[in-house]
Amino acid sequence: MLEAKGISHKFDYELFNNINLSLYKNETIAIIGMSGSGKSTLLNILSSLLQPNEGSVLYNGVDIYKLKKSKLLNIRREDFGIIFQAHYLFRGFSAKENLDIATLLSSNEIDTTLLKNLDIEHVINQGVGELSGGQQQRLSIARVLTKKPKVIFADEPTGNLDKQTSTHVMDALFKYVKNGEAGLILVTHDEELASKCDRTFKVVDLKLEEIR
Ligand SMILES: Nc1ncnc2c1ncn2[C@@H]1O[C@H](COP(=O)(O)OP(=O)(O)OP(=O)(O)O)[C@@H](O)[C@H]1O
Repeated sequence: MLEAKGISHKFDYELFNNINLSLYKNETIAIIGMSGSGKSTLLNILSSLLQPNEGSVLYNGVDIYKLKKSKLLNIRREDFGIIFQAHYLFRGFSAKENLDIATLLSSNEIDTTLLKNLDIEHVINQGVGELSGGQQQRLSIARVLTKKPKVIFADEPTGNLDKQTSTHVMDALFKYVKNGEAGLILVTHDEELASKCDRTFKVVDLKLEEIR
């Protein structure tokens, strides 16, 4: 469903040279690598947020960076679910109101089972500012999944969660991918978590090596 072909990119120095990657339906891929090796940048490139210097990113066979801006925005809004380390929740609104925004944009309902799986159903009427960091993180994941995306891009989604909560959150994400028609690309430092994905790639020496 998503294919990166011949991606090269540099900022002040070269980051990637001719990287290729394919993500299939119902597949989970982990990307690991040293700090600063370019994992988040690669995720930005794959998720339509950063056009690479060279190469193409195909979504269902279409080069997303050759699309008109409005079409690209439609794909990003309807088909892509992007989970950042920093979650962009609307403070001053309740948790439920943050989810309502996703239901309005996608005409999907709030999935109460998902809220239970993420253990946030009991705080749903509280203001975002009253939630703990981990609850906010889980709320942002619930908001992304409420949209029912086809491809999920997650950058350290469990970075600030304890081990047990992190396992619950990842189980909810994996379940979503395996039960639906979705794929997941996960950037993580956690090798144990990476080993739960179908395949693992490592950014090393400007390349992406499939290591498992
Ligand atoms: N917009 C930008 N402009 C210039 N340099 C950037 C930009 N974004 C990232 N970089 C640089 O690219 C390199 C890779 O950054 P990136 O965040 O992709 O690494 P990472 O592997 O995700 O790191 P970490 O594991 O520490 O989060 C870093 O040296 C960073 O400073």
